[in-house]
Amino acid sequence: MSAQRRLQILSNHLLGRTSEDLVSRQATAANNSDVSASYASVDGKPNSYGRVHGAVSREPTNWRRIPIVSREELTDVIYEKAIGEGIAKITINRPERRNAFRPRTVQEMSWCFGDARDDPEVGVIILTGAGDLAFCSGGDQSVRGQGGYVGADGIARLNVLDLQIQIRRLPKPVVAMVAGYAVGGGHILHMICDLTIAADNAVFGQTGPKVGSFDAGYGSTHMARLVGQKKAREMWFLARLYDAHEAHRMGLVNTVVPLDKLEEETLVWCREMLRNSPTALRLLKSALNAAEDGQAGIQELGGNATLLFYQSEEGNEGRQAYLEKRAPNFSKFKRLP
Ligand SMILES: CC(C)(COP(=O)(O)OP(=O)(O)OC[C@H]1O[C@@H](n2cnc3c(N)ncnc32)[C@H](O)[C@@H]1OP(=O)(O)O)[C@@H](O)C(=O)NCCC(=O)NCCSC(=O)c1cc(O)c2ccccc2c1O
Repeated sequence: MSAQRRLQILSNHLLGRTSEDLVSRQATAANNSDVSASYASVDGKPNSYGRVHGAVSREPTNWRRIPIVSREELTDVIYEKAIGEGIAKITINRPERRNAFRPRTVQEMSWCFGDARDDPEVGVIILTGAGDLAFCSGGDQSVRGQGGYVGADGIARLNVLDLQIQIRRLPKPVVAMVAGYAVGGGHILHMICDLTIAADNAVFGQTGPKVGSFDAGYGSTHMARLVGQKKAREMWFLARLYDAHEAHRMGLVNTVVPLDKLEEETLVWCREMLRNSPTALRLLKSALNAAEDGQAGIQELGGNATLLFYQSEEGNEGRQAYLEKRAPNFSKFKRLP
């Protein structure tokens, strides 16, 4: 630590500056320039991390349309990847129905999430809705039949439940980018995403009890973990809608930004995550899931442990010994405390 920095800290201490002062000065620095709070020092100048890495770019990105190989043409969803950066974007594209999903929409989202998971170039995935009026208004009530939502094959499905699990277990961060309504099953989709960036016109809530529906899975239990039991019961029992700032206060969203800055800010968050260790993020996601998901969560975390072990010398010694028909020599591997 430089002498100047020590003096600064000492003088902050003697002058009685609180950590709130520092946070607010950092926030001011972030608002006044492209130095975000994480990279700004107490004086608003870049800190040592900021000097090495620079500020996260706020430049718009260039999106390239991605065909899903050997799948049918996408009709309900737009799938794109940012050129030259590891960001995929899945856009529910039914704005005339406030981006309500039908079985086909869910199927297409699932194909795209599968592609993004498998693509080693992709590190972060954005889920959003077309237009400014809605992220997603949940299940398309006009195709709701008995037992679920009915697709072209005439079969009733609740396949969004499988999609929730797919997003939950996807070993890369998924960010909900929300403008307008995120209600019903659309609200659950944003909750299941790892992070939510909300535009200031976003509106959140559950409508199920008003239209004869409910989600007693992640839709209620994960919600209670996010906002607490009392608030979750309020959201479900009264089926009220909440504006973006209220949702932020409740812990439903990570930040609220002006509508015209929504994609810019979401890209900054994605780029910031892309700078960090992908394995650290993968393990953190599965650990946070494991704390809530019981045996299925342990299975996911355990799979990640195996993935790491397979990359180790010790793991490879076992495989090699088997292939060479000899006894493995595990004695060279230390038993760490
Ligand atoms: C979202 C709204 C609050 C928006 O209101 P606004 O006034 O802005 O717009 P309109 O109401 O005029 O809508 C424009 C246009 O879109 C149609 N539309 C909107 N949402 C849907 C929808 N979900 N399904 C079908 N159509 C929709 C609307 O009819 C208009 O069309 P016109 O032809 O009339 O012009 C408001 O639209 C609204 O409240 N929408 C309904 C929200 C809702 O109740 N969603 C369903 C909740 S249940 C659910 O999502 C659900 C799905 C699942 O798959 C589950 C699976 C397992 C368990 C539970 C599940 C579950 O609960």
